[in-house]
Amino acid sequence: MGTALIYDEEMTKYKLLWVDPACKIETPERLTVSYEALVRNALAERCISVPVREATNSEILLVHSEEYLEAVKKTPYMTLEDLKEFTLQYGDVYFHPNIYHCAKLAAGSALQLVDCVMTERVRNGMALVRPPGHHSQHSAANGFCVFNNVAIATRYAKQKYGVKRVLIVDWDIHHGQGVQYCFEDDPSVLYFSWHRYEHQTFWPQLRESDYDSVGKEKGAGFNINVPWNQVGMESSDYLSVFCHVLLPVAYEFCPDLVLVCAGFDSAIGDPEGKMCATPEIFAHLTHLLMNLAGGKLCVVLEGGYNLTSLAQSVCQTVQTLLGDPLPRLANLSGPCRSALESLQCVRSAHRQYWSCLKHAASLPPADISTKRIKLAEEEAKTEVGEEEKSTEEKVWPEPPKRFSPPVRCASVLPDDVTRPDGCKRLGADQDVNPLTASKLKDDDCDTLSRVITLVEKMEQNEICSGLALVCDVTVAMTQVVQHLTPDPVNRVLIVCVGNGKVPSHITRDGKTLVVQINSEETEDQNSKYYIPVFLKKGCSDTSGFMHAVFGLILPLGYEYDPNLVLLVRMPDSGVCDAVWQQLTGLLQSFAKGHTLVLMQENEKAFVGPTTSVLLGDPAPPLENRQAPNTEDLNVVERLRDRLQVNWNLLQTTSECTG
Ligand SMILES: NCCCNCCCCCC(=O)CS
Ligand SMILES: [Zn+2]
Repeated sequence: MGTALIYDEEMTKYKLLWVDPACKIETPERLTVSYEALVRNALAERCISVPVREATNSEILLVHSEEYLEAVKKTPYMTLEDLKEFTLQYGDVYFHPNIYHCAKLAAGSALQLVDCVMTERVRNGMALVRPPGHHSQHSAANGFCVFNNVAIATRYAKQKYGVKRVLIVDWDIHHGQGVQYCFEDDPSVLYFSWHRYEHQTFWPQLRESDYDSVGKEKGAGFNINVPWNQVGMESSDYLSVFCHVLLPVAYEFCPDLVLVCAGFDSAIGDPEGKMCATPEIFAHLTHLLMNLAGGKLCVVLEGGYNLTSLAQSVCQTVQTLLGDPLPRLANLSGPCRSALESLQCVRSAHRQYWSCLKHAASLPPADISTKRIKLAEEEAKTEVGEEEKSTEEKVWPEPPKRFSPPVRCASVLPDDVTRPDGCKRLGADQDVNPLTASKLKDDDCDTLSRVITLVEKMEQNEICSGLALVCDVTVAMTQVVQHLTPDPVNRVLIVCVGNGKVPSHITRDGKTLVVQINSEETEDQNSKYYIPVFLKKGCSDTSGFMHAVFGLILPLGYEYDPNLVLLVRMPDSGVCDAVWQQLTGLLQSFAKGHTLVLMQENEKAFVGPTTSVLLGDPAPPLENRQAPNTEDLNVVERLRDRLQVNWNLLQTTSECTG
């Protein structure tokens, strides 16, 4: 199944007709540069082009009042003076004779996207629209927004397709208060937003944008606000929030559909956001959401005002929706102190609602509330409208080209195992490097030499990922590491699922990081590079396992930044299919998707499900949403406490930084 792209140049046919400094950044060029970049990078042609349509009155009335709709209906016939007059009743938005038409197209585009995803005509998709939507409210336009595109699409999906749970991820740098107001008492819609806040001094300066707005009545816990109280946030900060807040909660929520308020004003170079995360981060944020809801992901454009970073970020997002390997995120520095404060605040505010956060620190940092008051007073002192001091132009490297290796997935299988279609067999006869063959001293020599050849072809980017059935995974793992280690640039992340002894010499030189999830205590080598995660209920417990994935494996993997990932299924691991597939999918975040899966010969039943994920299909949703058991939560927390001195992305509170 493919990726939908919804765009129509009609939505470029409105603009600001008078002087208004607050609105001048919302221009038609935002859409044209985004679409043209998709065309130029040969991404648009790989998508399924879906036509726009106007949202109908009844669809708009799913969110907005009749009075508001009737008022907006009159704008096409207004004079310039009337339009100015009409605009004055709202905040930071402008009207134009054609904006009503474009606003119906923007909302209708989101509905078209929901239709083709829910009818499985496509797997996922992106709607390039303007005007944006997430600030508009029941009876008000606001923040360049006229109709709330994503809120309407959410109500539409529930009404037309009986969708029970919708996750809305708002990675725009502004708080989508319009979306929050819509669903704050609705437990069937989980709204997550991060936003520049600076202790309520940044637009729209709402008290209800802070972390303690968790939702109301039945909706308590289903509204997650992550305020950024400083500018300059980087990829590390964004990834920390995904790993330690959004993903655990999203998996516990188990949505049937995921919608993204995809604003790219959270990218480096944006005049509104003033953040420092490079465009590649959106490839990762998109990928991390793609294994939820069976891959049903609808991405709708909101803000983004730096035409260069906007176009690059849109391309990163669409290329990931298309299933291409991700770029590596170089030198992640770990979350800054302010981000850790926000992280701690959000986790403490939501610990009572989500079992995955049950063990989060119970209190926000001591001085957080006084900071808000102090800063607000300072802000009041500086005269209004003071131009930003730092106007230096941000520069960043062009994101690297992401191309798919000729072979997406190759397998080394015993002759009697049928090769899943789409997966290339690495034949014994096939140009096995004689040198490696001679080095391998094992009765399984033939298979192992083919595994080594597979690894060599991954290093040469001829093959993206691989799967091998071997007679002894530990031997195979050791051979692979020995083959790679001499090369100084090699860093191998090894994720072992299940019991069994991992040879200790493997971890000695720091060239490998081993994380082993098992159900029996192994003596703790207490090495920075060998991390045993002992789950009392073993790998069969979905919640505990996924908690270790989000809380440990993902952060460690991002910080370690390997160039190869070995996923090893130890004998009798007991891990269930769906969890195994989720892990396989999530590990493709690293090493540009170079994942080698090693399994015992008798596990041939898992060859199909594993290769389908290696080929880019979404992992099936994890059905059960029970709580991780307490001991397992404790294990992960204790490990995190011990390891976070060495691994910054494991941090979740600001107290820990010295
Ligand atoms: N007078 C103080 C400056 C006000 N700036 C308002 C900016 C609104 C931004 C809305 C947006 O970006 C949607 S994603
Ligand atoms: Zn925005």
